[in-house]
Amino acid sequence: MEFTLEDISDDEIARRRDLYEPLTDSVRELVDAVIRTEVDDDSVREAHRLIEAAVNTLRAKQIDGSYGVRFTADLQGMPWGNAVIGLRNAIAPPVQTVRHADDRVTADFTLGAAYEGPSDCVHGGICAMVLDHVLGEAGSADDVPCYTGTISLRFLRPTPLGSLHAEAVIVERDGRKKIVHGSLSDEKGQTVTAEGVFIVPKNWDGPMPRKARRPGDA
Ligand SMILES: CC(C)(COP(=O)(O)OP(=O)(O)OC[C@H]1O[C@@H](n2cnc3c(N)ncnc32)[C@H](O)[C@@H]1OP(=O)(O)O)[C@@H](O)C(=O)NCCC(=O)NCCSC(=O)Cc1ccccc1
Repeated sequence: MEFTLEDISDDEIARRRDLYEPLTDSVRELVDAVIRTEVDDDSVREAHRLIEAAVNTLRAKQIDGSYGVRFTADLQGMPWGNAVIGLRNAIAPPVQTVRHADDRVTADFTLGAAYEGPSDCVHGGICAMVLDHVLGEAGSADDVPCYTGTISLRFLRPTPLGSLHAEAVIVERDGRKKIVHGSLSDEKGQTVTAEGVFIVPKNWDGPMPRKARRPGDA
């Protein structure tokens, strides 16, 4: 499990969060707008020109490869490129997980037009992606990291686009294996249930990064 040390202060994390979070939110808006726009052809071409200019501005200086899983010297994690929770990843819905005192992990989030599979419903692969992440965080809630080994999903009924809730908890431990159960729900109840086998890396022998604090966090 690879982590990258980036030794920066809480103030610098907050500065970067304030800079990048609104940018990423605007790109999410852009993705939604591209799907749903009905403006005339010239307006589409003008928007395309502006977007290409923005891409060129950002590409003037960039890292090689992906963002990586970065953490500070006091083990605050900054997985900002992550596909599900990444603060700098517009593909991420984003899902913000909450870890409870009983080690249950929950998340309330919204999936819009960009996540559609069947008409007005969430793509099954997106349900799987979100559940894999929420189960993975629940599997790691005992501060011992783990990878997904196997995850099984039961799609009970279509998941409508809109406000959703996910939750998961470890139900059993067996050596390096943790069995984690979870579900995805809309306002009427569960739409997908999940069961996963999460495996602690065999070479793991120390602490793992935790989430970077947000203003207002306890
Ligand atoms: C590490 C491991 C999963 C297992 O390798 P090793 O350590 O060499 O395993 P070893 O052979 O030593 O067996 C030990 C025990 O485990 C059992 N067992 C083994 N395999 C499986 C299995 N597949 N499924 C079920 N069980 C399996 C095996 O029978 C044995 O049991 P036993 O003791 O006899 O009763 C490796 O295959 C791998 O890296 N896979 C890719 C993982 C990956 O990329 N995942 C996606 C990224 S993570 C993510 O996205 C989610 C996330 C989000 C947030 C936070 C956290 C997570």
